[in-house]
Amino acid sequence: MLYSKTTPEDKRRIFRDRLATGELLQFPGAFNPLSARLIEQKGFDGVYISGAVLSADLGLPDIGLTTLSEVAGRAKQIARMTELPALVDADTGFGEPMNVARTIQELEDAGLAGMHIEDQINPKRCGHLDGKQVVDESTALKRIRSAADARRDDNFLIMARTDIRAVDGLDAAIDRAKKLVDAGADAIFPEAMRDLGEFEAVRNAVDVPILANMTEFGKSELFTSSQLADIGINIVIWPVSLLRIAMGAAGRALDTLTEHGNLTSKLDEMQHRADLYDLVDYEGYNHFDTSVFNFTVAK
Ligand SMILES: C[C@](O)(C(=O)O)[C@H](CC(=O)O)C(=O)O
Ligand SMILES: [Mg+2]
Repeated sequence: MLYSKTTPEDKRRIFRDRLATGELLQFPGAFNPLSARLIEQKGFDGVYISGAVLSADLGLPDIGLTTLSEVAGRAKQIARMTELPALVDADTGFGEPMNVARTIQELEDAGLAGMHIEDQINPKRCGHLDGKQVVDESTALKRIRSAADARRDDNFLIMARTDIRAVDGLDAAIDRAKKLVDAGADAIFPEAMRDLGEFEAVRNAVDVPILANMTEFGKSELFTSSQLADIGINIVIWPVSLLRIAMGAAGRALDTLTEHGNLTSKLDEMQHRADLYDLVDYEGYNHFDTSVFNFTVAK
């Protein structure tokens, strides 16, 4: 009912404990608060909150136009809908290292279990596009040091994402990953790895959890969870997939509506009213007032 019963502190502790097992944790991207609950209901380990989705949702390209307040606000709405830990994309940290410090505290206050900050310049772009540029080493490390210094809960996960692979190659990515860990990163997100061997090389170079980004239509092949688990990856995200699927289905439904004048042929593809009510725990609200849920919904 209402929101999550697990406190942010507990979510972070549980997330850390699960990461310590070394198993692969699966974090699909929630495109809104309701979908976070669906991810939980389907038995996943956590919820990813994507910057690409957040900006697309506002009708903006993913080039660093969203503000800290927008991201923290939406991430809070999503994180509080689930008992699962939520990991948010903090882009380049929303400014200078001092701003990064504030970003961390805002995201802690918003109930997130962790976040990642990348080493791209601003304006940034999707990590799977050509023409990226990264900041110099000193700036990249300062972002992470500020993040680690600013947190008040040691279990809040500071993940460093490096986009340098596409600019300077795999060796540079490994070198930067090691330095980011020395600067205080609890986990590494090596962006736009070409193949499993590259993920494995980063995995073997550092002693912290590694995230693999299985975004579609990008530079990485779409490996299965078991392939990623086999090489010791600890978190896998499908950041934009549910939004792509929902928008694809919505587009096709609008075509059907234009063609047939109704959506009867689409009923099987829709989330049923009963399943929606189940997901929002409509019946549970009888706890406050027994007349809230005193009807039945035909299945
Ligand atoms: C992971 C990512 O940062 C995101 O915002 O979800 C994006 C995903 C995408 O654009 O496909 C990324 O830069 O990889
Ligand atoms: Mg992003």
